[in-house]
Amino acid sequence: MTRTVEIDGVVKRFGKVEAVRDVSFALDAGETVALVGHNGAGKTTLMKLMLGLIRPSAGRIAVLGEDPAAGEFSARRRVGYLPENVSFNGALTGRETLAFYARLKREPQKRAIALLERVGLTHAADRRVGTYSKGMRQRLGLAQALLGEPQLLLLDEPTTGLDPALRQGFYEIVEELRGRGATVLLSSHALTELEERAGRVVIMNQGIKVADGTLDELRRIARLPTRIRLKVAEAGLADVAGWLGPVGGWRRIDGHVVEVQAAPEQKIEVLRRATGAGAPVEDLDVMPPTLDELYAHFLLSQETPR
Ligand SMILES: Nc1ncnc2c1ncn2[C@@H]1O[C@H](COP(=O)(O)OP(=O)(O)OP(=O)(O)O)[C@@H](O)[C@H]1O
Repeated sequence: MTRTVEIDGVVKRFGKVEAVRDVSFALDAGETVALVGHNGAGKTTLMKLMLGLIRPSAGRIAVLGEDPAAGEFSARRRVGYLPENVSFNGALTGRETLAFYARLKREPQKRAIALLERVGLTHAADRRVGTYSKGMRQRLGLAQALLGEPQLLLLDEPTTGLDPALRQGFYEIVEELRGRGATVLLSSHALTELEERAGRVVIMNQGIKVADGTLDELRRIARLPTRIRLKVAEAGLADVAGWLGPVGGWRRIDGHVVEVQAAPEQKIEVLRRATGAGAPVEDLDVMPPTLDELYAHFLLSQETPR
């Protein structure tokens, strides 16, 4: 596995504000990692540190083997960045804007035009960016970040302002890049949409890294219950406790549906009982803890007195 980013004991202070507090993690090639946290958690600060736009107050950062804050950060050309609030010169056309960024990255103009097509902006290439909708500006921002076949893509809340179809298209582009070995770090508040897209999640709170792992790993650590919804036949409704047995909490959620909160060690037993011969269950749904629930859990557990 090739290390793309190494963050080791990094602290970043802005005056009295400690935006990042002793954070360590590494990112590997071919990983899509979601960086999540409330407003002010330190996500943008971490990205700016990786870009070398600001220097850490303490600790060490290496991006593609180099110190991003060093004078000659040559790996910078292999890093793509989509800032949270993309702003372009409204007087330039989409084509001119991308041509400008292509020159900065010493990329051929041809490639810039191909990227406009990739993000679905060919039809608006010769319109002034000032006339673009928010979603179009966001797509232009993504095209700019994709210039130069980046090995590391830092995307700060990239899908804000995109409609569902554009979001889908956006994640397809990200997946394609990841498939070619790029590392993609994306910060977002849209946890539900990240659930299926990010292989790994880093949760930040007030500058501290509170959790880091795949969804499965976070579920194992958090030990939150799985919700199992059973559609119960009429005959089974009178005595749910009788056939379900001692499996923790359950409740009727509407006429025929019973929801069981199964602790990890009870999950299989609940499913056995629900599907065993004679069980009055007509259908079932298993709902593991969502990223939203895990996020709330880790924030809460960090906020308990230390
Ligand atoms: N240049 C700066 N000067 C002073 N304080 C700053 C500066 N940049 C960030 N901060 C502070 O550092 C903390 C972390 O900010 P950061 O922008 O990294 O959060 P974030 O997780 O990206 O938040 P959001 O989800 O709102 O974008 C905040 O308290 C913020 O006010």
